[in-house]
Amino acid sequence: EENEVKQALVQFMEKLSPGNVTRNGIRGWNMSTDPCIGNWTGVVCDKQGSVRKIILEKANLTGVLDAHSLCVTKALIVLSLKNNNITDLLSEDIAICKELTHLYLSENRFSGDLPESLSQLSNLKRVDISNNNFYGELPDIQKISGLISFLAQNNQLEGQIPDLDFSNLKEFNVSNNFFSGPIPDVKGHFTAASFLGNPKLCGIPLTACPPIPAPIIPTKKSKKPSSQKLLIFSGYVILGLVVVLFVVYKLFNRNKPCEDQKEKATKNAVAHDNPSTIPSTTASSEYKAGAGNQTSEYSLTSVETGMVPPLVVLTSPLLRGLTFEELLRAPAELLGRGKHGSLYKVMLDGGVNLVVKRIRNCGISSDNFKTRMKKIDQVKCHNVLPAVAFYCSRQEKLLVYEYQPNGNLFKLLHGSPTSQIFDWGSRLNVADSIAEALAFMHRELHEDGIAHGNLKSMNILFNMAMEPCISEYGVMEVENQDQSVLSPKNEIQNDNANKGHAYSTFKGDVYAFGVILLELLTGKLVQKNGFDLPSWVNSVVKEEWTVEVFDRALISEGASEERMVNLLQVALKCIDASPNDGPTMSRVSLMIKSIKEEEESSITFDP
Ligand SMILES: Nc1ncnc2c1ncn2[C@@H]1O[C@H](COP(=O)(O)OP(=O)(O)OP(=O)(O)O)[C@@H](O)[C@H]1O
Repeated sequence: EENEVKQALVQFMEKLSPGNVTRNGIRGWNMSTDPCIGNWTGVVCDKQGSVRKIILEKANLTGVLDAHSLCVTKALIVLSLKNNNITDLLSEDIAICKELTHLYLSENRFSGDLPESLSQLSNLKRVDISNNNFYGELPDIQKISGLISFLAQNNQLEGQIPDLDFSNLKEFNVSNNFFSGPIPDVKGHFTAASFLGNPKLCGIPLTACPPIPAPIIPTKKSKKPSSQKLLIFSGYVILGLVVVLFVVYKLFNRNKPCEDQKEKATKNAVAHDNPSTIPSTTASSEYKAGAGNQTSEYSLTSVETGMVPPLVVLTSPLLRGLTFEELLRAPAELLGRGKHGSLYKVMLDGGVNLVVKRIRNCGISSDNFKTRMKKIDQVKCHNVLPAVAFYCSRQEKLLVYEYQPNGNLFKLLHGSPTSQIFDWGSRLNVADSIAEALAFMHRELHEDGIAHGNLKSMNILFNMAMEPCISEYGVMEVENQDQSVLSPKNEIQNDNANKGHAYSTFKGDVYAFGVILLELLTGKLVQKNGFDLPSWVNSVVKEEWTVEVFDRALISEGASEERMVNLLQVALKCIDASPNDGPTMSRVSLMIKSIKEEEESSITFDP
């Protein structure tokens, strides 16, 4: 290969595996050997000595994909970087790799929008971007006529599914994303499995779409508008236009600092704002070159985020000096993908384990998020897990917690039958600690209107000492919480209730706590195959078969029926359908304390 290609490839690898090339067992990839003669790991050349394939799967690559350098190899047809830890956006430069037929990027940590330029790769046959964090809408992939496989499951993509030539496609999967609207005609080639896990998607092979409301047709009676009415109407239109122009003018002026950037600046500012681009990636160096000024990355971030450093480290001394770059480059493992984003376990050097919650909700303003996180941080409570750091930009919000090794309440209750015994005394202690902590947080954050917003047994974690801790306090439903502060009558739908009931933010937490009490008492799942725990408990109690609701393990342990019934009464008050009459968390906490006291004195006095 030519020297220019060799140099570009060496640079590509340096970005992909910064400082780690040899440690990853990758041979070659240096200027002293040729990619096609020197046996570079993962490089396949043709007889003419041009690089045709680069296959670096499971190679522990943690850097970024420098498409600009990669695509200097004009003849590249296959790029496979499956199963690594590559972060960052996929740059528009990927379109320079014109010959590319196979693009495999699955099982990495790519994020951000897919580049629009992907649709210019007209030779593409197979694309696999599954199991990443790509979001935004798909580019115009219907332009790629020879596409036979498109796999994008387990991302956070949205918008409508493009009308591809499904009869040509051999593989297609977009499950577990946020796509919406009707599915185009797949001509019977694909089953529901290709589309599941997109709550707003409808049509064959999923369930039918709701009927489109009929257009409102004016009745025959309607008369022609009089010229007077027309005059009034046009007056309103002109007034409306003036208001719109004024608002646009104001917005334009307010955004002026961003407008100063040239050409791709807006686009790159977004890229910069994204955490994965804060290290010196192609995008950032390009930006500097393109802008033709001396703006440092830090100052650009400051423009974007209002003088707040990229990673705001809040509490833990373990994290002193941790940079955003280190956090992104550390090896990570996906722990879960919830409704609100993905959660990763990140292993830092020195054995510190963190979890990073990548929240997918661009609707929350950055300022609001920052203020909220700082306010929550000021309230210290032993049984509430504090965030140790956060990152916040227009595009992305990350929250960092210390990793808790002892699982969560959900697992303890519903894990395998052989899992630890969870006796009545321990359940009562968990109920007491959580109620007390929640009551405290509600009191402290009442004026700010910050409730938990997403309380569930999976968010009750056990720390090293097996004490229960509430995780993710105040992170979710932020917009709704704010609305409820502005208008106390505004009620939100509680995540746990999932029944169309509306609850104010704090009442929502009380309800959710009631459901946790029911889980502790019954050992049953909140919802499974149409089973709804609160309704079931209510109906059994109404029939006066109360004892039937309790977990068999508690009955056979000989737990006091009287105190279980008392705790059940508390739970029923919490899940009462009339939210205005429901108790506050402080009241709930007091009730549980008195049950606990009775329990303790019975242990002391019972023979
Ligand atoms: N700090 C932590 N340490 C260890 N495990 C954690 C920590 N935080 C969360 N987990 C666990 O990771 C898993 C995934 O958590 P995550 O919050 O993404 O799920 P979720 O609550 O269902 O998501 P969502 O709230 O977005 O619907 C859960 O089992 C949770 O208990």
